[in-house]
Amino acid sequence: METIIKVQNLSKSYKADKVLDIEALDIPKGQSFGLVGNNGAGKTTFFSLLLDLIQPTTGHIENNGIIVSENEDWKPYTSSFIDESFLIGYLTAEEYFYFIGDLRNTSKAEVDELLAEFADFFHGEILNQKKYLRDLSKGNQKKAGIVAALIGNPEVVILDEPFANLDPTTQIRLKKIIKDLSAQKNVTVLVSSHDLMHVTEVCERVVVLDKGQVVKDIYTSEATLKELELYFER
Ligand SMILES: Nc1ncnc2c1ncn2[C@@H]1O[C@H](COP(=O)(O)OP(=O)(O)OP(=O)(O)O)[C@@H](O)[C@H]1O
Repeated sequence: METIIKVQNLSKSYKADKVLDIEALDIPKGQSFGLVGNNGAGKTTFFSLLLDLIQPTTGHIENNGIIVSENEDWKPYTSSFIDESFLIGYLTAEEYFYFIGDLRNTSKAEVDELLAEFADFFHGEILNQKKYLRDLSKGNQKKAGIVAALIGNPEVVILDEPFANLDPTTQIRLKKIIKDLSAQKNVTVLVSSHDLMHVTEVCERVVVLDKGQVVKDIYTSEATLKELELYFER
């Protein structure tokens, strides 16, 4: 299968502290890829490197053949929601979605079409609220950020802890959204999560980070949840 994300000799250190160290990692196009690991394991660091939000200490990441820290051409087909800092607090959800649509060459009508697909996911709490994004609850901000990341048919979608702060109904809907993106639209979806059940249900592959290193790389099967639970129990 065609590789879309290629990691080579990647490390990130803060002074003497090496917080990420991945010699090689290839993610094929269309894979739903899950990243797990305890607090401080390096998940957000990895996503931040992938989005060129921080600079690697050594090595690099390629996104569809483009070294992300050297060239911006990966941006039109890559989107993400890492945290609320990705939102624009003084816009309403609609204003924000149309703004992202402008950035991604997506018309208002196309954005509306996409939003209509997410009516259930929004559960009546995002659209037509006359509320600024900064005044939405944490969970509703997350919903808005996740859907915004899907505007413009991105090929790579990166979501940091997408299930955290969401109610159970929304978690179930989000699982279906992520599965469909990968299975039906061949979108490469990278998610991090502390929820082993969600991640094994949604992701074809789960990688475990521990102190910045890949300690497990599993193609998800019936046995994966148990394997991960045993690993984290130790
Ligand atoms: N700017 C920084 N300066 C120093 N250390 C940092 C900096 N940013 C991150 N770190 C350290 O890098 C390590 C990895 O952090 P990271 O946020 O990637 O972990 P994580 O797996 O996402 O954790 P969590 O599950 O808690 O979100 C941590 O030890 C953290 O303290």
